[in-house]
Amino acid sequence: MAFYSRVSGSVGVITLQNPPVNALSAAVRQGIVDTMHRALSEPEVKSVVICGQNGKFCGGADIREFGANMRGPPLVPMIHLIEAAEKPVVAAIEGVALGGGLELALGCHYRIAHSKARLGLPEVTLGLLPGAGGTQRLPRLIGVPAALELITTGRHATAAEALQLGIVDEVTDHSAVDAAVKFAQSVAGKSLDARRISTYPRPRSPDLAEIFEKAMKEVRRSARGAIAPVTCVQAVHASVTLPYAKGMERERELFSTLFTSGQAHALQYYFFAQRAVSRWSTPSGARWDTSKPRPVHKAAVIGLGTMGRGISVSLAQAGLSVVAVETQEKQLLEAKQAVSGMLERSAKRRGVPLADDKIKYNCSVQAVADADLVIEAVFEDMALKKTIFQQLSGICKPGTLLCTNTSGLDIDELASQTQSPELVVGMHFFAPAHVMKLLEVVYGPRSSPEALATAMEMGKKMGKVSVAVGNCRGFVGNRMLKPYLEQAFFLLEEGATPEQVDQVLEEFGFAMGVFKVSDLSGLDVGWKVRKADGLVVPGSTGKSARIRGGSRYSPLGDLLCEQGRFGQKTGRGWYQYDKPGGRVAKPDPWLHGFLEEYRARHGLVARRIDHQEMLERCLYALINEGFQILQDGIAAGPEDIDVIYVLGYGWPRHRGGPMFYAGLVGLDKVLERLEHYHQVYPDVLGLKPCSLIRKLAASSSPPIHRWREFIQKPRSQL
Ligand SMILES: CC(C)(COP(=O)(O)OP(=O)(O)OC[C@H]1O[C@@H](n2cnc3c(N)ncnc32)[C@H](O)[C@@H]1OP(=O)(O)O)[C@@H](O)C(=O)NCCC(=O)NCCSC(=O)CC(=O)CCCCCCCCCCCCC(=O)O
Ligand SMILES: NC(=O)C1=CN([C@@H]2O[C@H](COP(=O)(O)OP(=O)(O)OC[C@H]3O[C@@H](n4cnc5c(N)ncnc54)[C@H](O)[C@@H]3O)[C@@H](O)[C@H]2O)C=CC1
Repeated sequence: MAFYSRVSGSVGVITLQNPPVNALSAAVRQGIVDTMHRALSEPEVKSVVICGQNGKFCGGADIREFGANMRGPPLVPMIHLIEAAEKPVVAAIEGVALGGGLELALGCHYRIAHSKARLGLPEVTLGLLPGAGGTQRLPRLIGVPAALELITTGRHATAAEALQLGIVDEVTDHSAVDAAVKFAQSVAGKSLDARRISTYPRPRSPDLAEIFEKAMKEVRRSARGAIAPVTCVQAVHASVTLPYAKGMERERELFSTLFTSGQAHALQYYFFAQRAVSRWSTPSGARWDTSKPRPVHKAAVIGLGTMGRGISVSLAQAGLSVVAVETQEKQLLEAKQAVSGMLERSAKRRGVPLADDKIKYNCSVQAVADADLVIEAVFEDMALKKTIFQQLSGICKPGTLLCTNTSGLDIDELASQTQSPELVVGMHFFAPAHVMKLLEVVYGPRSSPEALATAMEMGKKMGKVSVAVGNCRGFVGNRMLKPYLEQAFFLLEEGATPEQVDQVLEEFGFAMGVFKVSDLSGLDVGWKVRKADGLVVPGSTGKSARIRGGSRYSPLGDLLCEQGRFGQKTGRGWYQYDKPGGRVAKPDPWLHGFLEEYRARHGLVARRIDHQEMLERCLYALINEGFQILQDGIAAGPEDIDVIYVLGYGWPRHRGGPMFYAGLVGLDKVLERLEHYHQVYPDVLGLKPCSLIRKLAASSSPPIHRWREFIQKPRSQL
């Protein structure tokens, strides 16, 4: 709703009230219309201020209403009512003015912002465009290039930037509402002719055609198949080619196509999913709202390689004192230099103070004795990690949380090396750890709810999206990767090339295909794991070379590693690079010849595999594992899996995540294709449909928010 009051006798103040972000629900829109009419009809009122309750102007349209029947007064006429008013209307922007919130402010005649406010049109991130005049008013106000940039990226501008761009008229360090009231009094009775943005002339400039061409090229390159950014450019284009009223019609038309699109549904689902994962729960009933995190002031990191360095940076930037440990002097010095550089670059980029003095480096593990939380990030070697956990258990003060950054080893086995297994959890960061937003927080069967809550809270402090997951080989993300990668290898055996498989996945929207990613992270990483698992049998021939434990196995990755082809780091992998460490993947004729020779050796006849089969086999094997993970209680819900895949594995956000995508395709269709492929490849376990997808499909494929009802709760000791 909206609350009306009168200040200083002559200023009508309209306060939006819809916690937590004063989104423009039907009730709020109705409230604004009613109170505007009241302010306009009261003769004592000479000017009007619009503000939001609790220091937040407005977070935009109420996204939760999008799925339902839209009731209440529409946004566009409501904003026109404000703009057409004969009394000056001033927006007092505190907190946020986003989406429809900024469009509402653009309908006002003046805008005053608090210095900490953020303004933007983030609709594109929800698969939409600013459909309440934003695409027509903003370019008229600040010009086409700046408007295009804000609208197609959806980024939030600071108040200072908004002032510089001309979006706001004044910025204050004090109460924006008080400043707006004062301002409203000062402009009462003045002409508003020059203040109605819709009446401004169409933006003109000799290089507009070039600007639009460049913008379109850029969004097509970076959008990876997302339609909203392209449509945003088209809508802004209308602001320069059409008069305002016609431009609004075009905006409406383009908005309608986006509004009902699968991509908009996917992005809006993802918006709520990313927020829902913080409300974690475990199969045994531990929950976010009943588990209290421990205070953490001092943290320690053991092992300062690729991951340990990034983790140290994240902890220091979160304001913690950090002890960083490498046992060899030389490695310690190298790491120190690298971390200092990372901190410096990051401080510059983010405009925050340098956190270099937060980190103390040490060659002795004894230095972690008084840390509240320790994160181990040494090599992925169970024996080494076990020794370190035994040491830590003896060294650390009672109550210290012991965490591991393992990519998939058994948390419980590590916990069993300590005197307090309840204080052991996994904190699985993603590379580069100071940049990537995802953190998988892994609870073992003995981890305490308090330990889990502490790790989740630490993730939040570091600006990560933390997802709580159960303990199993590879946890959620890497476990699902296995059948996906396996299918990609099998496709090569059957006749595809890495370029073909990658192209299909990149057209789907992944930033990089599976083989390019494998070259980037290093083929040796998986090789080491497979060796430790006894899967690598050098020199094996005949049928046994491609079977392990009765299931189909592809030794292709092992064979490449035997040739020293570890990917980018060695300049050769699934692709070739101009030098070791090179970044640009080029098709490698050697690899093609190697594949032909491999197929001939194993009696495999190459066939032409179509786009659909490549995509379905890779994605559906991954999705099938996701259902198994849900069924096993490793992830609490499909949202957790989807957030992990979008933030950690480059799954295109506009496709919602693998589980959402399965629902969009249709669970019966996914099941039917899995059954088909499993019939063709009965020796591939990953293609055998999991019983949960069968159960859901048999229950008329309920919507994703109801899937949890179909999962039997496994017992856990947590
Ligand atoms: C605002 C934030 C920056 C705050 O961040 P933070 O403090 O970190 O809190 P959060 O945890 O993010 O959020 C707290 C809580 O609030 C919920 N929430 C946030 N924003 C919204 C919102 N806008 N609506 C609903 N709920 C919201 C959030 O989910 C949290 O709750 P929880 O999930 O329970 O934990 C941050 O929240 C943020 O960035 N918010 C989103 C801002 C945004 O994207 N705004 C744009 C919204 S879209 C918009 O404004 C659309 C338009 O401009 C178009 C308007 C035109 C409308 C016309 C519709 C007509 C329909 C035509 C049909 C056509 C079809 C046909 O023709 O056939
Ligand atoms: N590299 C990646 O992309 C990811 C790795 N991980 C996991 O993180 C862990 C570390 O991986 P990376 O950083 O890639 O390895 P890395 O090889 O880059 O670094 C490991 C570091 O540990 C140090 N080290 C070894 N023994 C030590 C000891 N006893 N005390 C102190 N330091 C010791 C080494 O000198 C080395 O600097 C592994 O468990 C890995 O599985 C997790 C996510 C992603």
